[in-house]
Amino acid sequence: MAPPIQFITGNANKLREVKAILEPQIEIQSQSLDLEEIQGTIEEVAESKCRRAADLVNGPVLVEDTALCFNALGGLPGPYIKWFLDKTGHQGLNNLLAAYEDKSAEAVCTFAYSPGPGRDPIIFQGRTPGRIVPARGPSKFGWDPVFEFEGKTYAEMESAEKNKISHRARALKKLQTWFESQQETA
Ligand SMILES: O=c1nc[nH]c2c1ncn2[C@H]1C[C@H](O)[C@@H](COP(=O)(O)OP(=O)(O)OP(=O)(O)O)O1
Ligand SMILES: [Mg+2]
Repeated sequence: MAPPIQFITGNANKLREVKAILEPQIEIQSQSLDLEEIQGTIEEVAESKCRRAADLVNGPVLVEDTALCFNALGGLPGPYIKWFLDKTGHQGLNNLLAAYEDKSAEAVCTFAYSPGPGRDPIIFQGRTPGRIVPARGPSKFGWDPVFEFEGKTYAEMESAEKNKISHRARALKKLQTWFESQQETA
C-alpha cells in the first residue's frame, strides 16, 4: 500500500477533485493553509508554494497551482487567474478577449511534490486546450462555466466527465505513474 499524501490547499473544490481522481489507489490527507504565491512562471509559483508548505508541515507535501492561459494574450492571466476571476468575474474574462478573434485558451495544472523541508520539489503538469465562452452551466467551481472543451463547458460536465479530461486529471496521471514507480523501488 502506498503511504497517504498530504495535499496542502485552501480550495475545497480542488481537494474534492484530487480525491475523486486518486482515491482509492492513493489516500489523500489534507491541510488548509493559505500559502504565499510569488510572481513568476507557472512552475516557479508551484515550486515556491511547495517549498513553503514542506517547511510549514515539516514533512512530505503535495501542492498544486492552476493557471488559465489565453493564447491571444501570450498566456496571461496564467497563474494570476485567481485575481482576475475575483475582480472581473466570468463576463470580465470574456471581455478581456473582446478585441481578439482568437478565444482559445489552455487550462494548466501544476502539482509540486516535496519529500520534505529543503528537498527539491518534483513537478507534474497537465494541460487541457479549450476556449473562453460566455458562462454556461452551474457556477460551482471558479472559471468552470467559461472554459469550453469539445463543445461543453467544464461546468456543463458531470464531475466524472471533467475528471477524465481535465488539466488536473492529466497532471495527476503523471503523478500517479511516478508514485507507483517509487513504491516499486522502495
Ligand atoms: O478546475 C478548475 N476549474 C475552475 N476553476 C479552477 C479550477 N482549478 C482552479 N480554479 C480556480 C481557483 C482559483 O481562482 C484559480 C487558481 O488559483 P490557485 O492559486 O491555483 O488556487 P487556490 O488559491 O484557490 O487554492 P490553493 O490554496 O491550492 O492555492 O483558478
Ligand atoms: Mg492559491
